[in-house]
Amino acid sequence: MLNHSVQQNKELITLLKSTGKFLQLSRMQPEYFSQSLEFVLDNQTKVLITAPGIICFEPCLTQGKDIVLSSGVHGNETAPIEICEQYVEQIIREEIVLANRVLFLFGNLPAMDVGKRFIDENMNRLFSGAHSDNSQPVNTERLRAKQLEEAVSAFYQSASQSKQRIHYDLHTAIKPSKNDKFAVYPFRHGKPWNKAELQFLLACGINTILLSGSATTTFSYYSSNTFGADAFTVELGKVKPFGQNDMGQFSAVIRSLKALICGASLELKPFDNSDFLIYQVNQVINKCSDAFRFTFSDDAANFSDFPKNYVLANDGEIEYRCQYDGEAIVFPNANVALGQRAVLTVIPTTI
Ligand SMILES: O=C(O)CCC(=O)N[C@@H](CCC(=O)O)C(=O)O
Ligand SMILES: [Zn+2]
Repeated sequence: MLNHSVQQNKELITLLKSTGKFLQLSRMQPEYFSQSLEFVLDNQTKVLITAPGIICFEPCLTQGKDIVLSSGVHGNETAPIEICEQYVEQIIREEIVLANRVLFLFGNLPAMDVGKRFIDENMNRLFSGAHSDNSQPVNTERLRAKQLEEAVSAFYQSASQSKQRIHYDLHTAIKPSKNDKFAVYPFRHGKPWNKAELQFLLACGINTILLSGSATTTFSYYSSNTFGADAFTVELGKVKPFGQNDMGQFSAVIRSLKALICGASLELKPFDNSDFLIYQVNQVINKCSDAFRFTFSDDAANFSDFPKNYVLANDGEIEYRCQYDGEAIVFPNANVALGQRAVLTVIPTTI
């Protein structure tokens, strides 16, 4: 690998400071970031770039929150990428000033370029070390999942005075949803659900929460389980190509996340179950064969519910039925790889 000259690094920093276009440069000229780059903004915020799409900001005064904002773990889920790209640009151009350390991760850059969920494999099934399963061939998603894990690990472990670790892994759903924004709360192995976090999500306009009932290999579970972070997979609207998102739909999210990273006061409503639609995962239905078929229509929205005993899917001889009246479907996708989750079912609950 060629070493970048001091002059080349100076020019790159000048370019970044004047344009703020970190994501664009990461996608178009990833070689610019093949070596770590560190610099300081005029407002004394430290900037550390460790790879294309991986940028960390450390203000000189912090309120002690270490916040990871990841987007684009699925390359075609563009709204969150556009939201985070905007923050990064505003921070580098010093249009906003942080009051907390923030690590921005733009997940799957090659998949963004081709407008696809992934190139070889769903990256959000490769965390907590699943990327390094030696029985599977190495691919771009496996390498990137490992790199993203290492970035999160280094970020949390290098904090000098951490009061709270947070990770919002921002996605968009493939299907329309009855509630266009919702969050998956990774399994906490019996630790209580953090109501303050749900109050924050409500301020973001997210009132629908899925409580996960088991360990997974998603990114948010990794940060939650490995680092005790308050972590969520946050679903913001529906998959759309770059430039076609109605950003007005996300104004509460954009405002609240900005307040969080910049340390502005947030007027959070006291926690009240009746403000939320809280669901617990009841069934995780994996695709076992190519014969897997749903019985409901392809355009059924997330959170469509069915009566008890309704047959949701057939997989060869296997029949999957609702176990409760009002059991609802989330993330139906019959096109997943064999062995992967084809749908979740959820039932209402409270905390
Ligand atoms: O709409 C869909 O089918 C998928 C949207 C998406 O990418 N969701 C995440 C959820 C991860 C979790 O369960 O925490 C995923 O499937 O990876
Ligand atoms: Zn996604």
